[in-house]
Amino acid sequence: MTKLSVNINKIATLRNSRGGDQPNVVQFAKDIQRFGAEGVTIHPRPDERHIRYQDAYDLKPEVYTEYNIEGNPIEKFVNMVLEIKPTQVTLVPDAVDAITSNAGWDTITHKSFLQEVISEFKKNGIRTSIFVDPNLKHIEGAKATGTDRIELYTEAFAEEYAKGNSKAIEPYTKCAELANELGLGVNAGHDLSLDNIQFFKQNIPGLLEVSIGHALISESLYLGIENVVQMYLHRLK
Ligand SMILES: CC(=O)[C@@H](O)[C@H](O)COP(=O)(O)O
Ligand SMILES: NCC(=O)COP(=O)(O)O
Repeated sequence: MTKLSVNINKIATLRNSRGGDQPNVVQFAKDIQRFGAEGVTIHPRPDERHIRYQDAYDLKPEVYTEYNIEGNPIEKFVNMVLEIKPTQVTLVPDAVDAITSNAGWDTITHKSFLQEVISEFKKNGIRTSIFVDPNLKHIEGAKATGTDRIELYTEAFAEEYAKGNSKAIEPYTKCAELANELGLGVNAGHDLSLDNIQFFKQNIPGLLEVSIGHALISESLYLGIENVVQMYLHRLK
C-alpha cells in the first residue's frame, strides 16, 4: 500500500500572489483529506515564499492523516519541527536560493550531521526520512545515519520517462531493493504525476509513500477548468 501525501506548497504560492488568504491553505488541507489524501506535505523554505512557518503551526490541528514537513534542517526549521511534532520530517539539503529541491543528501560526507539531527527528531517521536538520489552508496550511507526512511528524489526518472526512456527506473528499483534489505522505509517524490506514477509504483518494491505537489495541482487546474468555465457561463446567462 502506497500512501499519497499531497504537497500543498503551490496553494500557498497562489495565496501569496495576492497577499490575502485565498485559497486558504488550512481549508485546502482539510478538503484534500476529505477527498482521500492520506497525508499532507509542506516544505517551508527560509524565505517563506510559499508555505510560511506560521502555516506549519496552523495546519497542525487540522491534519489528521500523516503530516510531513520537509526542509533543510537549519536551526529555525529544526526548532519549528520539534515544537509541532509532525508524523514525519523529511530532510532535504536544498540551498537557500534553490527554485526547488535539486539534489539529495551526500549521506557519507554529512553522516555525523545527519546522525545528530535525526537522533534529536527520533527522541521526540518524529519519524525521519532523508531525501536521496538513486545512488546505492547513499542508501547504505542513509542506513548509517539512523533514519527511518529515505525519500527517493524522482526528478531524473520523471524527466527521462517523459522522453520515453523507461529504463530510467532501474537505479530507483535497485535502491529500493537495497533499502528494503537494510530495513529502511521507502518514500519518493519530485515531479511524480498522473503520467508516471503507475509505472513508478509498479517498479518500486515496498513503496510506502509518495508526496506530490506541482503536477497534482497543475493537473487539478486542467481537469477542473471546464467545469468552472461552465459554472461562470451559467451564472452569466
Ligand atoms: C523535496 C522535493 O522534492 C519537493 O518536495 C519540494 O519540496 C517541492 O518544493 P517546492 O514546492 O518549493 O518546489
Ligand atoms: N517530496 C516531494 C514533494 O513533496 C512534491 O514534489 P513535487 O510534486 O512538487 O515535485
